[in-house]
Amino acid sequence: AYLDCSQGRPQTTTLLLLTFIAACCPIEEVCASIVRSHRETSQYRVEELQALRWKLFSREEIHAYQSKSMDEMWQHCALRLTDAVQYVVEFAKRIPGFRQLCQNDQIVLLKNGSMEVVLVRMTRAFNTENSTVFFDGKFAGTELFKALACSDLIAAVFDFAHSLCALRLTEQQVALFSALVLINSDRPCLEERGRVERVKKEVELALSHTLHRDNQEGLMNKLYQKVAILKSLCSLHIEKLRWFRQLYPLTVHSLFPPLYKELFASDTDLPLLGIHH
Ligand SMILES: O=C(O)[C@H]1CC[C@H](C(=O)N2CC[C@](c3ccc(C(F)(C(F)(F)F)C(F)(F)F)cc3)(S(=O)(=O)c3ccc(F)cc3)C2)CC1
Repeated sequence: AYLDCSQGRPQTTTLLLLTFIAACCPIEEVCASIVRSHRETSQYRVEELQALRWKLFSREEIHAYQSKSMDEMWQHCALRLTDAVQYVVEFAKRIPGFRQLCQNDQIVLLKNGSMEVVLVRMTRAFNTENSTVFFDGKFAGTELFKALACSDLIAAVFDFAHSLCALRLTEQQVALFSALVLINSDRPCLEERGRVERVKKEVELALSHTLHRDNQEGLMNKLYQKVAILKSLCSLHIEKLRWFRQLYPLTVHSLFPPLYKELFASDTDLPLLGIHH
C-alpha cells in the first residue's frame, strides 16, 4: 500500500519515511551482524565439526563413560553445557538491540533461551548418518550417555537433532534462527515486552529476508514448529535436573558450575551472566 502509485506519484512523506527506516538499520546489516556474531561465538566452526564427523569413540572409551557414576556423568555434561552457554551469552550480547534491553529482560531471555540455542547449535555437531553427536572431541551415540540415567531426555535431544538437520539449514539460517529463538517476547516475567517485541521483529525480518533470498520461504513455519519442540526439550531438561538434584543435592550444590545452577536450577539473580557491567 505504501508504494501505491495509483494517484500518480507515491506520497513523498511515505517515501521519505521508508528511506529513513531503511537507512537506520538496513536489513542486510542486521543479517550480516547476526551471522558474524554466530560465527565468532561458536565453539567450533562447522567445517571443523564436519572434518571430525567420522572420529568415533572406541568400545573401550564408550565403556569408560558408561562406567562413570551417575553424578560424575551429570557433572561432566553440566560442565560441557555451561561452556556452551557462555558462548551463547556472548552471541546474545552481539545481537543488535539486545544490549539496549533492560538487564532483567536480558537475563530472562538468556535464562529461557540459552539451552535452546545450545540445542540448535548442537545440530551442526550432529551426524545423521550414524546418529552421533560431537562430545569431548569425538562423535558419540546415545549409548555413551547411559550413566546419566535419563535415556528419554537423550533420545529426545537426538530426535530433535535429526529433525532440525533434516531442514538442511545453512550456517546463516542457523545464526538467524538462533537469534530468533533467543529474542522471544513471549517469555514470562519480561518487564519491557514491547521493546523485546521490536528487537524480535527486526530478527524475524532478517530471517524472512534471508529465506526469501534463498528461495526457502516455506522454512519459516517449519522453524516455528521447531521452537515448540525446543520448549518441551528444555522443560524435560529442567524436570530431569530437579529429579537428579533430589538424588544428589550436594553434587549440584557444590560441584555444578554456578552459572548452570543460576540458569537452570534456581530463581536467584544471575550476577555471573556478565551483563551487569
Ligand atoms: O558452539 C558450538 O560449536 C556447539 C555448541 C553446542 C555443543 C553441544 O552440542 N552441546 C554442549 C553441551 C551438550 C549438552 C547437551 C545436553 C545436556 C543435557 F541435557 C543432557 F546431558 F542431559 F542431555 C543436560 F543438560 F541435562 F545435561 C548436557 C550437555 S554435550 O555436548 O555435552 C551433549 C550431552 C548429551 C547429549 F546427548 C548430546 C550432547 C550439547 C556442540 C558445539
